Amino acid sequence: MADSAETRKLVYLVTGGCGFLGEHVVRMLLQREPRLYELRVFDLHLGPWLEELKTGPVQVTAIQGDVTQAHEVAAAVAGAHVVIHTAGLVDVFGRASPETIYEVNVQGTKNVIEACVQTGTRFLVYTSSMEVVGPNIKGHPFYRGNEDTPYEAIHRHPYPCSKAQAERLVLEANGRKVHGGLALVTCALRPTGIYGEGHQIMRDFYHQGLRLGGRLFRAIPASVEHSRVYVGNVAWMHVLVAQELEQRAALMGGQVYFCYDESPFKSYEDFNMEFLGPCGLRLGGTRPPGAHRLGRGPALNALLEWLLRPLLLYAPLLNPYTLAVANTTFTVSTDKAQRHFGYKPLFSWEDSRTRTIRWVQAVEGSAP
Ligand SMILES: NC(=O)c1ccc[n+]([C@@H]2O[C@H](COP(=O)([O-])OP(=O)(O)OC[C@H]3O[C@@H](n4cnc5c(N)ncnc54)[C@H](O)[C@@H]3O)[C@@H](O)[C@H]2O)c1
Ligand SMILES: C[C@@H](CO)CCC[C@@H](C)[C@H]1CC[C@H]2[C@@H]3[C@H](O)C=C4C[C@@H](O)CC[C@]4(C)[C@H]3CC[C@]12C
Repeated sequence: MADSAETRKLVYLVTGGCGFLGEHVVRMLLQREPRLYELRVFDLHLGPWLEELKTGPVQVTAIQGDVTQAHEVAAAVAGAHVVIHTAGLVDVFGRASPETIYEVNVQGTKNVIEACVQTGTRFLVYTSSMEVVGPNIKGHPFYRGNEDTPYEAIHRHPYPCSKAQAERLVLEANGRKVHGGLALVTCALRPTGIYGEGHQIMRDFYHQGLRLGGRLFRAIPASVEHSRVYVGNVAWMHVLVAQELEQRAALMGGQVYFCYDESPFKSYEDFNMEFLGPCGLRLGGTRPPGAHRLGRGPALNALLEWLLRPLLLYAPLLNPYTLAVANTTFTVSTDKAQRHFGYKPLFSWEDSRTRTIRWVQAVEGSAP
């Protein structure tokens, strides 16, 4: 690939660039976008690893900032050709208030859109989520669905509600005139549950298993299937979309794409065991009787919380909402990204699995 000053012209901004997904997007851009001149990494908390990236041919600019602050966002966006907006408050565990979740996920996204419009940035890629679709509050399964599959997307939890609102804002902004008179081109990527190097929940399960003497206890039936997607492939999709958005604006503008790869459909726990098993953990025990039928509807929540008391060890991760999500089949089968912008997973399932196992093994012994 050419690597001269003439070919390096583009300025990219990645919001949330120090998060789990954001770091992979940043590293992928440096590896796979030869036209990159400057990469701005915007995050509330900057990672020390950014320093090592500053010695390469691309100017890496670390910006400590808050997406809820419109002036900070506008300053970071000014002069960028492409914005990849991954920053978000990923909280389904009740750690943050609903107001804070909306402030970051919805107002933060509004600020990004307005900054693009004011400063003349034309290309905006938004990291949405499968949760914009489902599982819904009725616990309806979504089985091998695609972007056009009819599904009642009804939510109450602040996280999916905020992601859905933000996604709608991004898609509605497609075609708006930006400073200078050209049209904004936007699209949204909807990852299913992401896994891979840096996945905090996987790390938590691993440490929990170690504390329990090498065992984890099954809490959901193996028949409930989930789609999962490797973080490297999600990052690659973001980079590819960003690269193709200009040439294929008419086709891709205002579109949504599920993020998918060759990872197998399995229950959440069985899938995690693909990595935790080779690291020495076993999955055993029985799930609470009838637990898979619960977690649906507010009337059952109190009963569910009572039933969950024996599983207190899981308490930080388990609540009626997360149990309902874990207990509802949600699998995606689509080729839209391939048809629209030529996406093929960069990492095979074997590769994704090996990389994740190596990472879990390296986590061993590190503080939880
Ligand atoms: N992890 C998943 O399984 C998953 C699945 C689907 C979609 N997503 C979406 O992907 C995106 C990234 O998720 P992640 O799993 O990497 O989460 P993460 O928490 O690791 O990363 C989010 C990043 O955003 C930053 N951030 C949070 N609030 C901010 C603010 N006010 N201003 C600036 N930066 C802020 C955080 O510091 C963090 O670095 C999110 O938008 C999330 O909704 C994640
Ligand atoms: C029954 C428990 C003990 O073994 C396991 C509980 C697992 C839950 C904590 C997770 C099950 C499904 C996860 C969610 C899903 O993968 C998709 C998501 C979308 C994304 O936008 C944010 C994260 C998440 C909501 C993810 C969160 C954790 C689960 C609910």
